[in-house]
Amino acid sequence: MLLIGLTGSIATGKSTVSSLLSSPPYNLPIIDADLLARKVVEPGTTGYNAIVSYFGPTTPDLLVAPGPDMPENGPSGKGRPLNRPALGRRVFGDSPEVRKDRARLNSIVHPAVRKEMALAVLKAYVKGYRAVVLDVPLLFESQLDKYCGTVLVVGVKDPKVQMDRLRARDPHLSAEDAENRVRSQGDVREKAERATDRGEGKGVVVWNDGDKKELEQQVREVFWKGVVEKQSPRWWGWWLWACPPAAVVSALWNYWGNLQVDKRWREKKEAERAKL
Ligand SMILES: CC(C)(COP(=O)(O)OP(=O)(O)OC[C@H]1O[C@@H](n2cnc3c(N)ncnc32)[C@H](O)[C@@H]1O)[C@@H](O)C(=O)NCCC(=O)NCCS
Ligand SMILES: Nc1ncnc2c1ncn2[C@@H]1O[C@H](COP(=O)(O)OP(=O)(O)OP(=O)(O)O)[C@@H](O)[C@H]1O
Repeated sequence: MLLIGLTGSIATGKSTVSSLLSSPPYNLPIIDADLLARKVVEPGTTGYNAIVSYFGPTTPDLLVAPGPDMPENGPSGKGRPLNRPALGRRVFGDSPEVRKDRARLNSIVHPAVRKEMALAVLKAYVKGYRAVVLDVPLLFESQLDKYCGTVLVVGVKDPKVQMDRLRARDPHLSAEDAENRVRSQGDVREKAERATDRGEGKGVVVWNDGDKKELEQQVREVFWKGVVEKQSPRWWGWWLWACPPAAVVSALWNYWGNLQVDKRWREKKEAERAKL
């Protein structure tokens, strides 16, 4: 089974691409890191408790306010849900304190998300899917790219297009909140470069500055026909499914190859830094 890592930057079009890939003719299962990141911090979970105990004392509005529709102990009796915009204001931005808080939140949420992802991948394999999409905004940052057979980066070249789409989709965000969110993520051009450096078929970039039709066409021609159909023909998927040891060997081989790619990438970046 081919693991497709789908990434980009905020509001560059990952969800739009994942909804294309989950519909006909592709019909791939999507494992959405943002959704899992919500699930693992629901009231009553270990993640929720860790967030409340770390951020609670310094964030008065950390939980959704009680009211006629929100009982004091939350709808499930396990506590009121997190007030996500308030937590977002604590962790999105550039200052050292905000970075520290973001690292803390990541250290609570990411391990739980990885566990849920591994389970979902295993389920997709058992069901016999030919490929599965891991929709992960922080794919490279969280090292999940190493498990992927191919990485698809959805980027937007013009920062204004990205900001306009973000503000149109999330009108509740102030201009400053939106800027902070964009700045909290690595530059999408660097992600595109990393994808390309993986080598042909192992990394693809689609630029989504045009309209949705253009995006759809790139997904079909560049990604599906150019990569998936070549990298993972149907017979190969069936073979890996019918022979689990072959799937394990193939996964290990892929992981080892990606470690080498990562090593080359680090050396290249160090050489560039040394030149400055
Ligand atoms: C801070 C939180 C509560 C804000 O929630 P909110 O509903 O307002 O935003 P949402 O979760 O939909 O995220 C929107 C986008 O922000 C970006 N983003 C989210 N978390 C992070 C992060 N830790 N670092 C950088 N960018 C992030 C992603 O592009 C994401 O798609 C939430 O983003 C969160 O819990 N983040 C930590 C977990 C995480 O890293 N999630 C990303 C996938 S694992
Ligand atoms: N080519 C396009 N033309 C016009 N609007 C687009 C295009 N691609 C995406 N959008 C819109 O831009 C917004 C952001 O896209 P999307 O939600 O897919 O981004 P994302 O990368 O998944 O964002 P996030 O990281 O916040 O989850 C959405 O409202 C989407 O409908």
